[in-house]
Amino acid sequence: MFVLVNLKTYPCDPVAVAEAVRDVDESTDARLAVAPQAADLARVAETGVETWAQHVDPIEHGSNTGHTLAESVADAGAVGTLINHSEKRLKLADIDGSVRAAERAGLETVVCANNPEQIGAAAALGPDAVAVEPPELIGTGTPVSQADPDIVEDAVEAADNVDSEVSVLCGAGISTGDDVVAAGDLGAEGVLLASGVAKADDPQAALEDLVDPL
Ligand SMILES: O=C(CO)COP(=O)(O)O
Repeated sequence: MFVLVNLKTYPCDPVAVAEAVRDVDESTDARLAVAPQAADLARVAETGVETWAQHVDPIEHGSNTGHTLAESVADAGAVGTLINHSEKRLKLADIDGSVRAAERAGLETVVCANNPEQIGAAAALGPDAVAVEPPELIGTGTPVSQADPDIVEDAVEAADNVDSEVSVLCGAGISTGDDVVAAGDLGAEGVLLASGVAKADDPQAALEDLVDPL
Protein backbone atom coordinates (compact mmCIF):
# COMPACT_ATOMS: atom_id res chain seq x y z
CA MET A 1 0.00 0.00 0.00
CA PHE A 2 1.05 3.57 -0.72
CA VAL A 3 0.46 5.95 2.21
CA LEU A 4 0.74 9.60 1.16
CA VAL A 5 0.60 12.11 4.02
CA ASN A 6 -0.64 15.52 2.88
CA LEU A 7 0.42 18.27 5.31
CA LYS A 8 -1.92 20.87 3.69
CA THR A 9 -1.22 24.14 5.54
CA TYR A 10 -1.56 22.61 8.98
CA PRO A 11 0.59 24.27 11.65
CA CYS A 12 2.88 21.26 12.08
CA ASP A 13 6.67 21.15 11.77
CA PRO A 14 7.07 19.73 8.23
CA VAL A 15 10.63 18.54 8.84
CA ALA A 16 9.70 16.75 12.06
CA VAL A 17 6.78 15.00 10.35
CA ALA A 18 9.01 14.17 7.37
CA GLU A 19 11.59 12.58 9.68
CA ALA A 20 8.84 10.53 11.33
CA VAL A 21 7.54 9.37 7.93
CA ARG A 22 11.09 8.51 6.84
CA ASP A 23 11.78 6.52 10.01
CA VAL A 24 8.50 4.59 9.88
CA ASP A 25 9.07 3.91 6.17
CA GLU A 26 12.22 2.00 7.08
CA SER A 27 10.25 -0.42 9.24
CA THR A 28 7.38 -1.32 6.91
CA ASP A 29 6.75 -2.87 3.51
CA ALA A 30 4.30 -0.05 2.78
CA ARG A 31 5.48 2.87 0.64
CA LEU A 32 5.32 6.14 2.60
CA ALA A 33 5.60 9.70 1.32
CA VAL A 34 4.83 13.22 2.51
CA ALA A 35 3.41 16.24 0.65
CA PRO A 36 4.40 19.52 2.34
CA GLN A 37 3.67 23.05 1.14
CA ALA A 38 5.73 24.16 -1.88
CA ALA A 39 7.85 26.44 0.31
CA ASP A 40 8.90 23.47 2.47
CA LEU A 41 9.69 20.98 -0.32
CA ALA A 42 13.49 21.30 -0.27
CA ARG A 43 13.78 21.11 3.53
CA VAL A 44 11.52 18.07 3.61
CA ALA A 45 13.30 16.33 0.71
CA GLU A 46 16.63 16.82 2.50
CA THR A 47 15.43 14.47 5.26
CA GLY A 48 15.51 11.65 2.70
CA VAL A 49 11.76 11.00 2.84
CA GLU A 50 9.86 10.48 -0.42
CA THR A 51 8.56 13.98 -1.10
CA TRP A 52 5.51 15.06 -3.10
CA ALA A 53 4.14 18.46 -4.07
CA GLN A 54 0.54 19.35 -3.27
CA HIS A 55 0.01 20.98 -6.68
CA VAL A 56 1.71 22.10 -9.90
CA ASP A 57 0.32 24.59 -12.41
CA PRO A 58 -0.27 23.94 -16.12
CA ILE A 59 2.56 26.26 -17.17
CA GLU A 60 6.11 26.36 -18.54
CA HIS A 61 9.02 28.65 -17.66
CA GLY A 62 7.95 32.22 -18.40
CA SER A 63 5.72 35.04 -17.24
CA ASN A 64 3.61 33.20 -14.66
CA THR A 65 3.83 35.18 -11.42
CA GLY A 66 2.68 33.31 -8.35
CA HIS A 67 2.45 29.94 -10.09
CA THR A 68 4.12 26.65 -9.18
CA LEU A 69 6.34 25.29 -11.95
CA ALA A 70 6.69 21.50 -12.14
CA GLU A 71 10.43 21.72 -12.90
CA SER A 72 11.04 23.84 -9.79
CA VAL A 73 9.16 21.34 -7.65
CA ALA A 74 11.30 18.53 -9.08
CA ASP A 75 14.49 20.57 -8.55
CA ALA A 76 13.47 21.04 -4.91
CA GLY A 77 13.43 17.25 -4.51
CA ALA A 78 9.82 16.23 -5.14
CA VAL A 79 9.27 13.00 -7.06
CA GLY A 80 5.51 13.37 -7.50
CA THR A 81 2.60 15.74 -7.22
CA LEU A 82 -1.05 15.81 -6.32
CA ILE A 83 -3.25 17.55 -8.89
CA ASN A 84 -6.82 18.81 -8.45
CA HIS A 85 -7.05 18.20 -4.71
CA SER A 86 -10.50 19.02 -3.43
CA GLU A 87 -8.99 22.10 -1.75
CA LYS A 88 -7.19 23.15 -4.97
CA ARG A 89 -9.72 22.34 -7.68
CA LEU A 90 -8.89 22.94 -11.33
CA LYS A 91 -10.82 23.08 -14.60
CA LEU A 92 -10.55 19.97 -16.77
CA ALA A 93 -8.18 21.65 -19.25
CA ASP A 94 -5.93 22.74 -16.39
CA ILE A 95 -5.88 19.26 -14.84
CA ASP A 96 -4.74 17.97 -18.23
CA GLY A 97 -2.12 20.74 -18.47
CA SER A 98 -0.86 20.05 -14.95
CA VAL A 99 -0.53 16.32 -15.67
CA ARG A 100 1.45 17.13 -18.83
CA ALA A 101 3.63 19.63 -16.93
CA ALA A 102 4.35 17.07 -14.23
CA GLU A 103 5.24 14.42 -16.84
CA ARG A 104 7.56 16.90 -18.56
CA ALA A 105 9.38 17.38 -15.23
CA GLY A 106 9.51 13.66 -14.50
CA LEU A 107 7.04 13.81 -11.59
CA GLU A 108 4.67 10.98 -10.71
CA THR A 109 1.05 12.13 -10.74
CA VAL A 110 -2.03 11.52 -8.57
CA VAL A 111 -5.16 13.28 -9.81
CA CYS A 112 -7.77 13.71 -7.08
CA ALA A 113 -11.51 13.57 -7.66
CA ASN A 114 -14.66 13.79 -5.56
CA ASN A 115 -16.56 10.75 -6.80
CA PRO A 116 -16.38 7.73 -9.14
CA GLU A 117 -17.77 9.68 -12.12
CA GLN A 118 -14.93 12.20 -11.87
CA ILE A 119 -12.46 9.36 -11.33
CA GLY A 120 -13.30 8.02 -14.79
CA ALA A 121 -12.64 11.44 -16.31
CA ALA A 122 -9.41 11.84 -14.33
CA ALA A 123 -8.16 8.39 -15.39
CA ALA A 124 -8.76 9.33 -19.04
CA LEU A 125 -6.05 12.00 -18.69
CA GLY A 126 -3.44 9.29 -18.14
CA PRO A 127 -2.01 10.05 -14.69
CA ASP A 128 -0.10 7.40 -12.75
CA ALA A 129 -2.91 7.24 -10.19
CA VAL A 130 -6.21 8.78 -9.22
CA ALA A 131 -7.49 9.38 -5.69
CA VAL A 132 -11.14 9.46 -4.70
CA GLU A 133 -11.83 11.75 -1.73
CA PRO A 134 -15.44 12.66 -0.86
CA PRO A 135 -15.06 16.30 0.30
CA GLU A 136 -17.71 15.96 3.01
CA LEU A 137 -15.60 13.36 4.83
CA ILE A 138 -12.27 15.18 4.64
CA GLY A 139 -11.00 16.06 8.11
CA THR A 140 -13.89 14.35 9.87
CA GLY A 141 -12.08 11.25 11.17
CA THR A 142 -14.85 9.14 9.63
CA PRO A 143 -13.09 6.98 7.04
CA VAL A 144 -14.45 6.82 3.51
CA SER A 145 -13.87 3.04 3.60
CA GLN A 146 -16.43 2.79 6.42
CA ALA A 147 -18.85 5.65 5.68
CA ASP A 148 -19.23 4.92 1.98
CA PRO A 149 -17.35 1.81 0.82
CA ASP A 150 -19.27 1.81 -2.50
CA ILE A 151 -17.48 5.02 -3.46
CA VAL A 152 -14.12 3.28 -3.27
CA GLU A 153 -15.26 0.15 -5.12
CA ASP A 154 -17.03 2.21 -7.79
CA ALA A 155 -13.95 4.40 -8.20
CA VAL A 156 -11.75 1.33 -8.70
CA GLU A 157 -14.19 0.03 -11.33
CA ALA A 158 -14.47 3.42 -13.04
CA ALA A 159 -10.71 3.79 -13.34
CA ASP A 160 -10.30 0.21 -14.51
CA ASN A 161 -12.93 0.69 -17.22
CA VAL A 162 -10.97 3.62 -18.63
CA ASP A 163 -7.35 2.56 -18.11
CA SER A 164 -6.32 -0.48 -16.09
CA GLU A 165 -2.79 0.95 -15.73
CA VAL A 166 -4.05 3.80 -13.52
CA SER A 167 -3.97 2.84 -9.86
CA VAL A 168 -6.57 4.08 -7.38
CA LEU A 169 -6.01 5.62 -3.97
CA CYS A 170 -8.70 6.73 -1.58
CA GLY A 171 -8.78 9.30 1.15
CA ALA A 172 -10.81 11.30 3.67
CA GLY A 173 -11.08 10.50 7.35
CA ILE A 174 -8.42 7.78 7.33
CA SER A 175 -6.50 7.65 10.61
CA THR A 176 -5.99 4.02 11.68
CA GLY A 177 -4.41 0.86 10.36
CA ASP A 178 -7.85 -0.72 10.12
CA ASP A 179 -8.94 2.11 7.79
CA VAL A 180 -5.95 1.44 5.53
CA VAL A 181 -6.63 -2.30 5.48
CA ALA A 182 -10.32 -1.63 4.68
CA ALA A 183 -9.26 0.62 1.79
CA GLY A 184 -7.04 -2.16 0.43
CA ASP A 185 -9.86 -4.70 0.76
CA LEU A 186 -12.05 -2.41 -1.38
CA GLY A 187 -9.44 -2.41 -4.15
CA ALA A 188 -7.46 0.76 -3.40
CA GLU A 189 -3.69 0.54 -3.83
CA GLY A 190 -3.04 3.33 -1.39
CA VAL A 191 -4.44 6.07 0.82
CA LEU A 192 -4.19 9.83 1.00
CA LEU A 193 -4.47 11.23 4.49
CA ALA A 194 -3.76 14.42 6.38
CA SER A 195 -5.22 15.28 9.78
CA GLY A 196 -4.69 11.83 11.30
CA VAL A 197 -0.93 12.45 11.13
CA ALA A 198 -0.41 16.19 10.66
CA LYS A 199 -2.66 17.08 13.61
CA ALA A 200 -1.63 14.18 15.85
CA ASP A 201 0.16 14.95 19.12
CA ASP A 202 2.67 12.27 18.14
CA PRO A 203 2.81 11.94 14.32
CA GLN A 204 5.30 9.06 14.50
CA ALA A 205 3.03 7.00 16.78
CA ALA A 206 0.05 7.76 14.51
CA LEU A 207 2.02 6.54 11.49
CA GLU A 208 3.22 3.42 13.28
CA ASP A 209 -0.40 2.57 14.05
CA LEU A 210 -1.36 3.20 10.41
CA VAL A 211 1.17 0.81 8.92
CA ASP A 212 1.11 -1.78 11.73
CA PRO A 213 -1.36 -4.19 10.04
CA LEU A 214 0.21 -3.86 6.57
O1 LIG B 1 -7.64 15.68 2.05
C1 LIG B 1 -7.12 14.67 2.50
C2 LIG B 1 -5.83 14.15 2.00
O2 LIG B 1 -5.42 14.81 0.86
C3 LIG B 1 -7.77 13.90 3.58
O3 LIG B 1 -7.71 14.65 4.73
P1 LIG B 1 -8.02 13.94 6.15
O4 LIG B 1 -7.11 12.74 6.24
O5 LIG B 1 -7.71 15.00 7.16
O6 LIG B 1 -9.46 13.55 6.11
